[in-house]
Amino acid sequence: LCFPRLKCSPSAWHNKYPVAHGSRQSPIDIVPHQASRDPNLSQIVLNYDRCTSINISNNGHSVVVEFDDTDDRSVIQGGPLDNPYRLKQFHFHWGEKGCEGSEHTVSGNSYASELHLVHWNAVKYKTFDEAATAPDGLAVLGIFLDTGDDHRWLHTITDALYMVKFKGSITDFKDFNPKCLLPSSLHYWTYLGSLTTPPLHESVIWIVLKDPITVSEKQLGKFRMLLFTGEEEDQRLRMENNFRPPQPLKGRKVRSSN
Ligand SMILES: NS(=O)(=O)c1ccc(O)c(NC(=O)NCCc2ccccn2)c1
Ligand SMILES: [Zn+2]
Repeated sequence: LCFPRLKCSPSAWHNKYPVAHGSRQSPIDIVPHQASRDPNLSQIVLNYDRCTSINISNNGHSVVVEFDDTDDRSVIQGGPLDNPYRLKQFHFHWGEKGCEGSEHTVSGNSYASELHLVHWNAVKYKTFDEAATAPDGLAVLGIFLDTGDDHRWLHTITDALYMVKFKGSITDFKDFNPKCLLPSSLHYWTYLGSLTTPPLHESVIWIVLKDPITVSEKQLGKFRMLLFTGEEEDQRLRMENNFRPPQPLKGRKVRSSN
């Protein structure tokens, strides 16, 4: 069970969130040659130019960069989406060593980390919270992180991490455009899924890019310096392995852009 002292592991989430055993849970293992190439799937279009990042914070589960989502300046559209979805935040999942850390896997293989850009359907719903409980409410763009050379723009994020070491810490983070975190190709897989953390709502249209971006072990190591615990707690728990393992596909189809 989940006691405040102990971290509640993914395998215990079903006690409080029975949807954990639902029919469209995320993440999943993506098997490329079992994905169906859908010619009707257009390319995805990201309009992040007039991006408005606000702050960066440690919510005790990940590090999150939040955006002003009061208008349609930063949206994702096209692909499987029927209308534009507004960028609200992005965050990361990672492991304790290089060989695991991503949430989605590809033919059983993990990446070192996974970036999630979270968008909501502001055409059909009035607030993020309302959208977060609707079957077509959210669109999350997943980007794999591989280890290798330094990522030339990630340092703007890793340089700020010392400011949000403790759970509950937050600091200004203006004028960051996540476009600099995209890989060269926007080819993707897409399927219907859920939030990968409690409350695990089955409200996400997942768009997972096929190509990873490359970051260095040194840059990734800075994420592992973050803490799950607050400044006032005596126990210091390093923030790592904040990823949920793949969940049953339960008959779902994964589609592939060309
Ligand atoms: N990981 S994900 O599916 O992209 C995603 C996107 C938007 C979200 O609000 C969430 N979940 C979320 O914010 N949950 C509340 C905070 C929390 C509670 C427990 C574990 C991790 N995070 C997950
Ligand atoms: Zn996530």
